[in-house]
Amino acid sequence: MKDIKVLTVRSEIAAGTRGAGMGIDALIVASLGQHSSFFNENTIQNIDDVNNILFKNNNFLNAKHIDGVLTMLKRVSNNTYDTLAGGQTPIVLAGDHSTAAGTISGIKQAYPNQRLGVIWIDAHADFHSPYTTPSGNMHGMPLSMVTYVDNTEEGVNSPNQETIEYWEEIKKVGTKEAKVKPEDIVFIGVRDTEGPEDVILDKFGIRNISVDEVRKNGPEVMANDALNILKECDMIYISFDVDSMDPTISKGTGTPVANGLTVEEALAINKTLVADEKVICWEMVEVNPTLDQNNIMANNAFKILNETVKSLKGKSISLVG
Ligand SMILES: NC(=[NH2+])NCCC[C@H](N)C(=O)O
Ligand SMILES: [Mn+2]
Repeated sequence: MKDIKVLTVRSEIAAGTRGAGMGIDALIVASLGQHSSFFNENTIQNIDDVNNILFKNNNFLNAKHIDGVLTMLKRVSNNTYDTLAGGQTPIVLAGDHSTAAGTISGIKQAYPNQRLGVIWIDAHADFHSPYTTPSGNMHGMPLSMVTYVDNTEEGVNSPNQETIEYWEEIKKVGTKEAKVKPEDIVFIGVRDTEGPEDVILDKFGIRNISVDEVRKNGPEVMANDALNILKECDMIYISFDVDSMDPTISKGTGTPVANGLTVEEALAINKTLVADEKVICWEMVEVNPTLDQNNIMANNAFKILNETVKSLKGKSISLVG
């Protein structure tokens, strides 16, 4: 049975829309409404944010607030490392998705010689660099940070020297090498990419399990397919961006995209994935209650969190109906 530690990261500096930092508190509110003691019975470790940087001018056009992002990545990496070194499985609840690169860095710091597979459940590929980003929002960049794929061939921006120096620092958080091979990433639900990202997906043959496939073949079958693709990996990290779900259910996320997963599909995928013993960390990101009504996103996301953690701990009961 796995022992977990919940890491809370109220950081939102890498998102283009404000409010994701409040996602964790929205989850806590949802848990109380559902009469759950999740946030009382598990160990919670909060990682301080640097959201006050948002009051200052951003000096980095192609990588907004990259100085603050570097600080956050180091903090998340160190805490992930400490959790794993202490024999616990990190459950990371974060605001914007950029800090997932810190989680991955901490995993590799703890297990530098083990091959890491990543299952990225998201509407977006988050595979931009400062050279290719259309927005400068760094929550669109975590997978480039950890794979070292800058994709300069497809570059459309000319980041300044200071940005490049910070970007190179970011890549060295946790370990001095690339943390993941692009081939060891599997996407689920990705449906909003830009041209430079499409080139990466093609070049490395990265599998993207579509929402249609999930609907047709069933979430459990597709989750097992994802695990099977990564069978050569020694350990698996799962990143669940709530914008993988359909915006007709809730608008409570910063970059919603039509034709997403249902809550039931997302729940079944996550539950099935974490039942695999190789899963050493699970993360959920991008809940934004300021864009929502009646906290619907957090209510759904908390259900997924609660059931996923039960499954991960090995105590899952199968629900009928
Ligand atoms: N984690 C996210 N919500 N990422 C959204 C990224 C959107 C877009 N590809 C960009 O780079 O701006
Ligand atoms: Mn994302």
